Amino acid sequence: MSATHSRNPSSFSQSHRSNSQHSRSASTSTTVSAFSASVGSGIRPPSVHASSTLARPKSSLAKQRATRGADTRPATSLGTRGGSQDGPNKRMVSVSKFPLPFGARVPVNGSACIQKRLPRSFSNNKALGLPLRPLLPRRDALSTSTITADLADLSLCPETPKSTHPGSPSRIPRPSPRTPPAPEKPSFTPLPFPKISATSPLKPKKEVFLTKYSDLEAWDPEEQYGNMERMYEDVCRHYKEAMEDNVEAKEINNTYKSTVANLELERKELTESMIALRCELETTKYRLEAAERTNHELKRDNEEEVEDLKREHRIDCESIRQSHRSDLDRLKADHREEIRELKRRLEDELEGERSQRLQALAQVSTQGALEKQRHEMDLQSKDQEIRTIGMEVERLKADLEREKSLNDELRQSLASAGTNATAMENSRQALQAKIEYLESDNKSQSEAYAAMERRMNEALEKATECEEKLRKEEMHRRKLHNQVQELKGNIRVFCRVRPTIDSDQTEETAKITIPDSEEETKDIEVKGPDETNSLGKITTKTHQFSFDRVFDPSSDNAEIFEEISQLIQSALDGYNVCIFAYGQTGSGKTFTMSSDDGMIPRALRQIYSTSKELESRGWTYTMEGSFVEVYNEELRDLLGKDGDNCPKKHEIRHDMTTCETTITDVTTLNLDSQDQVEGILAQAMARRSVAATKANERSSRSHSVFILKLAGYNSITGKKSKGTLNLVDLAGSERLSHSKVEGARLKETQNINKSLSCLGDVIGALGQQQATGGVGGLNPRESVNGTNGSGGGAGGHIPYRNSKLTYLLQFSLGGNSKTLMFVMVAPEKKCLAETITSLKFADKVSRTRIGVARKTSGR
Ligand SMILES: Nc1ncnc2c1ncn2[C@@H]1O[C@H](COP(=O)(O)OP(=O)(O)OP(=O)(O)O)[C@@H](O)[C@H]1O
Repeated sequence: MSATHSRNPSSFSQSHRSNSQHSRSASTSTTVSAFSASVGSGIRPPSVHASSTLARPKSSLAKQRATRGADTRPATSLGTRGGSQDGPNKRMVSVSKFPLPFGARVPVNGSACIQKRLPRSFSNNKALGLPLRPLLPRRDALSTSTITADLADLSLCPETPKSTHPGSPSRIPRPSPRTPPAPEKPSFTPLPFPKISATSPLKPKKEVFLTKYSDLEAWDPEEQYGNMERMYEDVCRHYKEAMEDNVEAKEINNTYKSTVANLELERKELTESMIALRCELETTKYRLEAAERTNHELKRDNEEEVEDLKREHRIDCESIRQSHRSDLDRLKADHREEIRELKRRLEDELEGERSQRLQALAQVSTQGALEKQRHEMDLQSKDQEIRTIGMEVERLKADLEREKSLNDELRQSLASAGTNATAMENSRQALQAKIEYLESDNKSQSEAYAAMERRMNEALEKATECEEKLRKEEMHRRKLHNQVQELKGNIRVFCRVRPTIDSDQTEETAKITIPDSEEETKDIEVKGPDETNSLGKITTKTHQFSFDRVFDPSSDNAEIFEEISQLIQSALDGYNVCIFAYGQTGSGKTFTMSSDDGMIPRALRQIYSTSKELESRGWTYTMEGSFVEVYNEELRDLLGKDGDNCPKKHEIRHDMTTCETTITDVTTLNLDSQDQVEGILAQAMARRSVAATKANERSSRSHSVFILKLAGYNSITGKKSKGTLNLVDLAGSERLSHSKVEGARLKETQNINKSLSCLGDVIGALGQQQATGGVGGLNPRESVNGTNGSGGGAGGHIPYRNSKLTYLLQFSLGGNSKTLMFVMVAPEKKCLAETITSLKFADKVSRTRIGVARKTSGR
């Protein structure tokens, strides 16, 4: 067992566990005691399998035992019950009481059981490892069944007690150690059954009844006897066989005994080993409990540790999650910021790229237009040349005619000259005679020479006097010119109505009337849009305006320039002159100011020619030109180098002493040749910020200012002059509701409108100053002093600083300068509202009187 235990600990522990669950000790003792009870103490209990095989058979006999109770149990191997009065001996007695000749404990109707038990004993032997041998042949079983059937038919002893014979034929009584040896095999010889004489004839069977009146048949004694005889024979045969069985059973019994002795020894060993195992079991249980306790403690410790670790892990997780979340948020914010930055940068780049492209496009188209215009002009000049040549030819023809007549006259003169020559010869001869006479009189000759010299000096003095007089006349002319300009007003307003440019003539035009006049036209009448009054009547308001000059659509730039050429002269004379074109977008400002035959090139040409003329009077001029634009309240250099990727920041600086304005880092060109003009204009136009708006395909989105500084020096008189000519092409004024622009265009439009409104404010403030008798006339230097150039001071506040444009033109607007404003009018009906607004603005300017212009310092 111990070996088994050590070999198979798992089975042991399993058995141990199962035992512990089901009161192991009780079960074990039950098994052992049951076994002891059945086979006797000291016998090794069979294995599980064997015990199942040896389990109490559920035979009929077992059933009988069960019904009879414990007192009917047969004697055990230990013979504890062997001596009972109910033991097998008693049952033998009971059997022996049977009238049959054998004394076996075979019940009458249990013979079949006897026979059936034997194979079961045989099976038991097999289970116990005993030699197997069939105890009964097959035929015995057949005969037994016959006997049983026969016995069942016995009616002699129908009341034979079946249950009073408890002994099992198969249950061979086990001899107790103290039991005396079995008696010798009894010898049995059955007595012959008394036979009825064979000679007695069998009477024919007659029906005999018990009584005379009974229906019951009476027994036939002969038949009964025959039956008894057969039965007797059978019993004898069976007895013999039983005796043989008995001998065999004894042998088996002996074998059992030795087996039982062995089993007893084994049981003892097992008991000892069981005790040892119990001890071991107890120790193991104790250890197991200790181990369980330790395990429990360890488990608790582990659980606590796990809890701690979990808590720490949770905290760690939470902190990591927190940090990750904050990292994520930060990264998201960074990412968003980067995206915003990238977006902004891309938009800037896009905007820059677009403006560059637009500029390039504008440049190309401008160059194309310029080329075209140049060619047209060339063509015109060629035509002009042809015309001139024709005229020249005509003139030459006339000259020829004249020369011919002159020739005739000369011939006649020659004839007369011949006559004269003769006369002259005569007179020469006379003079010769006179010389001879004079030579004779030297003194009188010297006197004649001195008289001649005197006359010559007198003539030279007279010539100097005349030059001086002429210079005085020039000065006087300038003064008179200036006076004329002053009389015309220091702010003058010209109105120009452009022709309709709609080639299809489908565009409806507004009702603009310019009265025909022999004199210069000064009035304009505009019919406003139809208005419905409160009574539902449609009325049309007529707006009348008067300006210094109104040019109808047929007027060309040359005609207009004639009017302003005197102002250009004023710039040469040392005045600050500002000419600007105002009007809604598409009304013709650029056409008037900056086109090839516009005011700027014409002004430059005039300045060149006049300066040339003045050279003879001792004047030399230096001309410096710069071209800037004010775009979105920032200055841009239009003559800067094309490669400037990063446009420079330009600042406006005013010299309050000399009333000079300079722009930092701006390109200034020395204009010493008339040929430069076109190039300068083309470059400026190409760089100018333009865009297509609803009102104009190439709308100027900035104010362009051409600044020409003229410095003159008279080498004869030593006089100096410094004048500035500002030619301003303002960006188009437009209402946001009309232009329908958005984004960058919207910002441009807002800035344009703001700066135009500032210009109006400055002019208004200058007029106000004059009207209130302020410092009128007024040098902006005076009006800005004391307020750090922000306007105001003693002369009142002039808001020059409110926009870059007015700040730039500070010394060219106001009393110290001569200002001319062109108000441009588009004739289309759709522009009517804006036209009226522009005209009202111009009217306001026109009514403004701004003192007397003064030359800038340096003259
Ligand atoms: N007197 C004119 N005769 C013929 N065409 C003209 C005249 N005035 C303007 N135009 C034409 O009208 C169009 C718009 O003129 P322009 O560009 O000069 O307008 P603008 O007032 O400068 O516009 P913006 O303020 O938008 O720049 C041009 O095609 C120009 O050639």
